[in-house]
Amino acid sequence: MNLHHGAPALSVAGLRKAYGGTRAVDGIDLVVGPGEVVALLGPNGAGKSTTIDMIVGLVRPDAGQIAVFGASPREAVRSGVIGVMPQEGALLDDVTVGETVTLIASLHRTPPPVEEALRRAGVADLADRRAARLSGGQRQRVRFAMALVSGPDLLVLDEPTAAMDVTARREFWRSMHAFTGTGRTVLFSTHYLEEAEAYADRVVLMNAGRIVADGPVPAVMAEVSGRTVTAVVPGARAEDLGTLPGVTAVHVREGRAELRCVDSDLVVRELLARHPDARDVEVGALGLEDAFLRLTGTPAGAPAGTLTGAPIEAPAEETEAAR
Ligand SMILES: Nc1ncnc2c1ncn2[C@@H]1O[C@H](COP(=O)(O)OP(=O)(O)OP(=O)(O)O)[C@@H](O)[C@H]1O
Repeated sequence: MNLHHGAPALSVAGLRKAYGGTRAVDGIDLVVGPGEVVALLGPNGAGKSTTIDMIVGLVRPDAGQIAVFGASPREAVRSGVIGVMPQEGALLDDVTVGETVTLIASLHRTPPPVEEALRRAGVADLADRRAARLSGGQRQRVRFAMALVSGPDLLVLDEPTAAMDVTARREFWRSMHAFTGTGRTVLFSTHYLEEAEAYADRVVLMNAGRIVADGPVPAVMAEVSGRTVTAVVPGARAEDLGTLPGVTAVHVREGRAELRCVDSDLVVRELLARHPDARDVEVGALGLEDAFLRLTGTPAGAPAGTLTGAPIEAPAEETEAAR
């Protein structure tokens, strides 16, 4: 296949797929440039797998276009330009790792040496081992070798580290890092925010079939996670604190005010300027998990509400500043 030089590694426009009344993917636009490492995040049922299955040609979209280096998904898979990690069932118990990867390599016209794929996936020393004797993490890395053996320019991985323990996950990402270091493009889905933060250049966050955030990891994380400034502010009302510049929400718990914001330095300066008797000021980061749940709208504790104007000394209660 002739790659369309200058074409994006992946271009998706107006992509939709419904199952009965469920809009699994509800109008997605996404362009991934060559060399980008993109994490697809989202809660269960967000539409990540359906999106990936359409990109790799396993599921037919109801509407929309997909191009992989300018070609259709099927062409791209057939020619080996796109590398896909097969499902768990792809490993046969009695077949060795080396034989499995060699078999996949034989499907491609000009595959790179099998040994190279085994080495890149970190399973070269397991080449003679039968699949039945592999650990969960090793099995996953063999499947990674199967995705690598065509020498793909775009790797698409649906939850590659699901069911791996921490050590296996670290080893997997070490192998992946070596691959992305060669300038290849990767799109992977994950439930682990930490993986997205550590290994992706860019995060695409999906919810209910749509993209709700898309950008470089630090930008999305800053927007999503934000910071909190907590303090005891005698006499102040939540609605007063909600007017401090950059404060997006005010919670009052046990006499302490918790102010959500992006720029905590600014908020601390303004808080002390307006309320010189504020004390026990603490700055912290929102947990990534908490932030993720907030952005996707999945229940994460405090419901969005309105200001009650309760004084700080009032009994513990939560309020949310109007945005
Ligand atoms: N083959 C199918 N038949 C019917 N409904 C489906 C099918 N595949 C997916 N769905 C539904 O489409 C929605 C999106 O599912 P999808 O698997 O794409 O989400 P996901 O983000 O990958 O979730 P998870 O993180 O749990 O894997 C869900 O409501 C799911 O139940």
